[in-house]
Amino acid sequence: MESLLISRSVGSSFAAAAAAAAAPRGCLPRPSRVATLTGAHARVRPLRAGPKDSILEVLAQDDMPNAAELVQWESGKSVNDIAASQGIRIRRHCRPTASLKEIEEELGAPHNILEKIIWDKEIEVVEGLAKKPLKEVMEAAAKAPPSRDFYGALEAAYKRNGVPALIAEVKKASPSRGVLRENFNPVEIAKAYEKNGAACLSILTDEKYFQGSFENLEKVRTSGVKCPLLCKEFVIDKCQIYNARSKGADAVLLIAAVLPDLDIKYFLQLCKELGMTALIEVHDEREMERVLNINGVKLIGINNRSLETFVVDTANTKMLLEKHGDSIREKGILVVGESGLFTPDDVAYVQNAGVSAVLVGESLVKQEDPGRAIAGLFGKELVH
Ligand SMILES: O=P(O)(O)OC[C@@H](O)[C@@H](O)c1c[nH]c2ccccc12
Repeated sequence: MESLLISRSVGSSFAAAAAAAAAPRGCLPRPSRVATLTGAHARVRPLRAGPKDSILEVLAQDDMPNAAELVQWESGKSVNDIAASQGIRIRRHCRPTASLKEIEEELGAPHNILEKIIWDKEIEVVEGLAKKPLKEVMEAAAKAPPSRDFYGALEAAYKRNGVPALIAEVKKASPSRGVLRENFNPVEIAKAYEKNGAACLSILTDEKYFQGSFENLEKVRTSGVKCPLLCKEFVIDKCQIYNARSKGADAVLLIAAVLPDLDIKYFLQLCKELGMTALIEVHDEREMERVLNINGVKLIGINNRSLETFVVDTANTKMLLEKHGDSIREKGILVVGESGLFTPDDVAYVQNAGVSAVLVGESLVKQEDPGRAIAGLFGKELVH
């Protein structure tokens, strides 16, 4: 088993899925086991799936992955082959200790900004684990105060206000728009959002591209703000979810353009164990179809912005909901309209398309008073 786990790639959580499945149901992966995995991740450069030994046995104890997926993972295909077969265009380099030059010699330059972000994230995750081993991160997560109900807060706010519940984003900068706010005080902004009726807050934690931080997340959580918090991160590894929980996050973002189905399933399971909500982000039809085929999904975000090209088009939400609205309603999934919302008309447009919540950053954070900007965005005051 150990050798199989060692052969798994950095960034994929599959090895951890095996560890989770090996643990009794309803438990977290055993820390000792996961710590071993982490060590293995840091040392080995694995590109291929492992031998066909006990993995089927181990995963058979859990009902997460389906048989077809297991066969795929057992086939010896690379992580990138598996991802590509699901329509995922973002590749992993799986070489967290290699230089960018070496990586580019093998894979060429990143195809787009999202791929670049993920390549950096692979390195960042492993460097982070070298500083703070997973066992410690898990222990910190276990000690965090209980999580708040992110999903429930959205549902209640939608019912109360009759307009989509607001997830207001604490966002200093982005690769597409540059610095949005020079004098950036995350706690002040968070408090202003809460005071003006935001149901939940989203805190960017990526440092390199969004000038966010886990410190910001922690600061907001300990500032007295009561809204549930989304950790807005490029999650590729379980340790980021534990870390988010340890800093007080109540929800995490999972990006379907980046994560193969099995990772989404495993991370969803982990969120459940930690009492967190997973917001699963899709941008196109293929991603929506994949996500709708995953059991246990409660919250889907439709990003109007392509993270590959930066093109923003709110008609994307409408198009995807026209095609998939029936099955979304049948499954009782709540949909969040994300990005590029500036006016009451924009909000009404995505509401008519079928969203019950919106995720808004730029149009609020750019204004002098981000709290008061909320009434401007909705055309009315929101109440708590
Ligand atoms: O600032 P905007 O256009 O209102 O967008 C907010 C939010 O949707 C955006 O920040 C976002 C959506 N999905 C993401 C994934 C990663 C980073 C950022 C995002």
